[in-house]
Amino acid sequence: MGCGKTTVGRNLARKSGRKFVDMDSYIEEKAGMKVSEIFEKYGENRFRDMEHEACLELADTKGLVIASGGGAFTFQRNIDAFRGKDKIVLLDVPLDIIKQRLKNDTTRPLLQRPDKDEAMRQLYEKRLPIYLSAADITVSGKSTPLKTAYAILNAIDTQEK
Ligand SMILES: Nc1ncnc2c1ncn2[C@@H]1O[C@H](COP(=O)(O)OP(=O)(O)OP(=O)(O)O)[C@@H](O)[C@H]1O
Ligand SMILES: O=C(O)C1=C[C@@H](O)[C@@H](O)[C@H](O)C1
Ligand SMILES: [Mg+2]
Repeated sequence: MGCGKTTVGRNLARKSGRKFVDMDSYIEEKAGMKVSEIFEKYGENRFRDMEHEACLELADTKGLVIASGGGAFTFQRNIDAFRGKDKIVLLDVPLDIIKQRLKNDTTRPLLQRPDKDEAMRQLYEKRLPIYLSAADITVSGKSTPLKTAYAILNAIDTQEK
């Protein structure tokens, strides 16, 4: 969460001439409400089902750059949806930078709590090993969004050679 998928994804789509889809926005459009409202009204489990449905639909559409939701790839069923059809890219960003980036955020329901820093640490430690093993490509996301987008394009080129 907060590693820059949405921001870098937009740049990557522009540079690669692909259409950009942000998974959270896709879910919000289908549901007609914000992610935070879905969590509030129906709970996280219902959100995860909607997210899984979005993964299945987006994995079946060619030519996209997809910025996944921050928790989507913690579920094997979502990794399976994309595996072999798309390249899964991990933006690797140290926890202290993520904390800095999300310091003033009010839109991510899992972080709206008094012990926000500790919640981020726990999510980071639990998720990183899963994400490292799910990723086809891991790129540092510490640089500017544009430089990171180019690093992804280079990594894909290198892998395809
Ligand atoms: N490379 C970057 N350098 C500096 N700030 C960045 C960078 N990438 C993203 N940010 C900032 O960090 C915040 C989180 O970025 P973004 O929304 O793209 O993350 P995300 O990975 O899509 O998060 P989520 O998992 O919640 O969807 C935003 O305020 C964004 O402007
Ligand atoms: O990291 C997460 O679990 C989440 C990240 C956001 O992108 C949203 O998908 C939602 O807030 C959950
Ligand atoms: Mg995002």
